Amino acid sequence: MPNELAIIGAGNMAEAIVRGILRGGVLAADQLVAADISPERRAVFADKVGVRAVESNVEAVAGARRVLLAVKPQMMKAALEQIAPGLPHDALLVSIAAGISSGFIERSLGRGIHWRVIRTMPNTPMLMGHGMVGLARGQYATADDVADARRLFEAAAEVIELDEDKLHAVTAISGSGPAYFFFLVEQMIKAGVELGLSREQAYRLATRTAYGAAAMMTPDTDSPEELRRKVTSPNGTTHAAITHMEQAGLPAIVVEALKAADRRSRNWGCEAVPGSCSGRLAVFLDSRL
Ligand SMILES: NC(=O)C1=CN([C@@H]2O[C@H](COP(=O)(O)OP(=O)(O)OC[C@H]3O[C@@H](n4cnc5c(N)ncnc54)[C@H](OP(=O)(O)O)[C@@H]3O)[C@@H](O)[C@H]2O)C=CC1
Ligand SMILES: O=C(O)[C@@H]1CCC=N1
Repeated sequence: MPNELAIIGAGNMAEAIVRGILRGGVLAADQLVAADISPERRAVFADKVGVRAVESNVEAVAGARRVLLAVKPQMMKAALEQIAPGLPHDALLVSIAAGISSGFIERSLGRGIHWRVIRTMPNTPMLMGHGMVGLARGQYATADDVADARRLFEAAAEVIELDEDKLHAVTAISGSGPAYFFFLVEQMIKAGVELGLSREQAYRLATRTAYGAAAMMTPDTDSPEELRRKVTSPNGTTHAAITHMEQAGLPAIVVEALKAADRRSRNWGCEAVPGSCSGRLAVFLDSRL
């Protein structure tokens, strides 16, 4: 079978994407190969996902039509150096790494080739078929490449295309976003226990409420503001809780937290890959390494 997709870094996010690809019938398992330095992750792909898993990145990209770059940002430079010599000149590169620019990937692969790169920011709800993906094209990627990359994600996610600079904001909102909701549910469980419920009761009440509330937020239903209004009786219990959150500064805290994630995405690439960006930020970060 042709090597339709080589995965470099068979971690959690790659697994979510590949499961979507297989579930949606976008590609068959024998058209994929995954490379990872971790024997445990190779075993997960081989035994649980059903995809051939190899240790060598070079072996994985041989003859590949597309390559999914799914290692952590700080491993990206090494991974690109490993695959560059044997990568087919017409392979489409699809990256999911936070903060790593398409330009850096193009330059690292080098060889005088105009590498076609699609940079994306997915999220873990792809595992459940409810992901959200931001996608941006590098300077040499074509509209066909965008459509091709979209297909890889659309079986398990909604995909929006944006300019590459907007991917930092996408990372702050939807890439990291699931963790914010999990964090809130963790605090609700703690509160339930403090209010006298058993942990099991609090867990069930908080997690099922989160699930139900999420299911109510579809494009066809009321806005989040309106949904909230319908729960909030004048001077009632919800009003008491939301008023406390507002007076304690939660709205500004959430906005500032997401701005911190955006900033981190912007400097993550520079820090993970010294020399990969220019300007004052790069000098500052390089001086700390
Ligand atoms: N997790 C998330 O919610 C999201 C993650 N992302 C991005 O996805 C990427 C992967 O994240 P995630 O799946 O969470 O990370 P994981 O650590 O789960 O997966 C990365 C995998 O790559 C392996 N690896 C490290 N170096 C190499 C190498 N040179 N060649 C091949 N494999 C290698 C790692 O092995 P070992 O552990 O032994 O180092 C690990 O198994 C990151 O760039 C992240 O920014 C994007 C959106 C959401
Ligand atoms: O925390 C991170 O850096 C990655 C990117 C988005 C979600 N996880």
